[in-house]
Amino acid sequence: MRISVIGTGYLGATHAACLAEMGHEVIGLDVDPLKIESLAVGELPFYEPDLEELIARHVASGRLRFTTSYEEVGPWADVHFIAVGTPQRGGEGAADTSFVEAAISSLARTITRDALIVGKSTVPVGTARRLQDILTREQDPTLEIGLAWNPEFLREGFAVKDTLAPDRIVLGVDADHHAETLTAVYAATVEQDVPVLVTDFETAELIKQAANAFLATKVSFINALSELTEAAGGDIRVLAEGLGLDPRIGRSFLRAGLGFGGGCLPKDVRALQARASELGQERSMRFLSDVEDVNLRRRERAVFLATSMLGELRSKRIAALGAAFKPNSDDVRDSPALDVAVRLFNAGADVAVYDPKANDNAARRFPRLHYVESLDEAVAEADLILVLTEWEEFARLTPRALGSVTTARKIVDARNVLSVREWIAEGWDFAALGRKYEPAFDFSPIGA
Ligand SMILES: NC(=O)C1=CN([C@@H]2O[C@H](COP(=O)(O)OP(=O)(O)OC[C@H]3O[C@@H](n4cnc5c(N)ncnc54)[C@H](O)[C@@H]3O)[C@@H](O)[C@H]2O)C=CC1
Ligand SMILES: O=C(O)[C@H]1O[C@H](OP(=O)(O)OP(=O)(O)OC[C@H]2O[C@@H](n3ccc(=O)[nH]c3=O)[C@H](O)[C@@H]2O)[C@H](O)[C@@H](O)[C@@H]1O
Repeated sequence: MRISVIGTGYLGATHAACLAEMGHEVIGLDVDPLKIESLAVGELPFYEPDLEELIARHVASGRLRFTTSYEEVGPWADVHFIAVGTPQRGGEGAADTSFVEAAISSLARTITRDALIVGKSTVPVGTARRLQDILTREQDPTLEIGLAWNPEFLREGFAVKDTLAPDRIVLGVDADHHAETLTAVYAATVEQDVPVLVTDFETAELIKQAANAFLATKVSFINALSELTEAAGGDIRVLAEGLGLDPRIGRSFLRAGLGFGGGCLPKDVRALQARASELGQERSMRFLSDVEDVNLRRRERAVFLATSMLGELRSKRIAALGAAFKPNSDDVRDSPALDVAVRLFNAGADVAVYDPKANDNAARRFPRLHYVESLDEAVAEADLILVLTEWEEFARLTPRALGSVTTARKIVDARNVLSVREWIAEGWDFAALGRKYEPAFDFSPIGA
């Protein structure tokens, strides 16, 4: 099939490359000419494991192309996927769907043959039906242009794997033949016995936002318990294991630490609350505001521990290990790690940030922090080390190895990847989120 993918960011670039891998002819379209320029020569403008190779391979084979021209894809494709952004609208929690609306209008203007438009972006419930009205108003009335909603559940860091072997495929449709077209698009995956759920627009839209809200709730649940283990003693990691071994609860998404961030969970949790209010159901999603509060308190706790350990932040050097919102990604959107680094900087500390992949993105967002090219450089002059993103490189740190490159003997493990016992045995002042802090030295806590 001939397929266009509108929007070639984290989601769209992955989707376009994976559709080519599934055997389709694909054109990726974006309004950002720089992004298209680099994708067109097989280069990925961001970091995602395995994706650059896949794009380069299919660009070379001619099965995958990139353009900025709707006039090129409108008359060409049988199916058009929409993967543009739906960020938070200003200071409100609601989602900004204007990019999706613009994409629909551009397609309506340029499609010259019967086709199916498929939304993949995450949108508030009710959006697809509204877009259908726009489409009907703006398209050539002699054509049959259908709309379907097919939300995406991939995780950054595993985007290619998740797209080629998803847990499930959700198809929100208003006509059976649109589900059949999409089943044909995904034939290569469907053959692997992936469950396919065919439903209406509203259910499809809600499944996506509910999934992200549930995942965020799971993270905040374990992080709320962290506050108890910090006060009473106990090890949050073992507690999570004890909970997760119950198959009704499950072990995944119970890693306590600095909380959730990224381009999706935080904005989707807010957008779901905003949409519930618009529907007159504000109370139904009210608990999500506690989920957000717990999440932000983890960052405050990390700053509190750093302050407690150093006594005074001014003129102290802090090594911030990690800037990405999670490992194996260069994404710093709503990153808890970067937020903690900025808070410490604003409180007067000299912060040296090192992230294996996200330094450039972080520097574009917060140019005033000091970015360094290696772990050794970050820790060399440090008074305190903070593990803020659980990259493998940081999870493998040992007090002996680190002790040979720094004189610092204070460390905060904000992601619960290091062994307390090992560090304390080597004489380090060690604190972790979710475990009671027993200071090695006298200190006067500052703040809450
Ligand atoms: N990043 C992820 O892992 C996932 C994202 N999603 C959802 O997918 C959507 C996109 O997210 P990301 O890829 O992360 O965003 P992104 O910001 O990386 O990419 C969005 C792209 O859309 C382009 N764009 C904006 N308006 C356009 C238009 N009118 N025509 C063509 N291109 C246009 C932008 O230039 C940008 O390159 C969001 O709704 C997000 O919630 C869903 C699942 C996973
Ligand atoms: O809608 C989206 O964009 C995507 O959002 C998340 O994927 P992603 O944001 O890539 O990353 P996750 O692995 O879900 O992690 C989200 C955040 O939660 C944090 N987290 C995750 C798991 C955990 O146990 N503890 C924890 O703090 C991570 O550090 C990260 O900051 C969902 O997992 C995807 O299914 C969804 O498609």
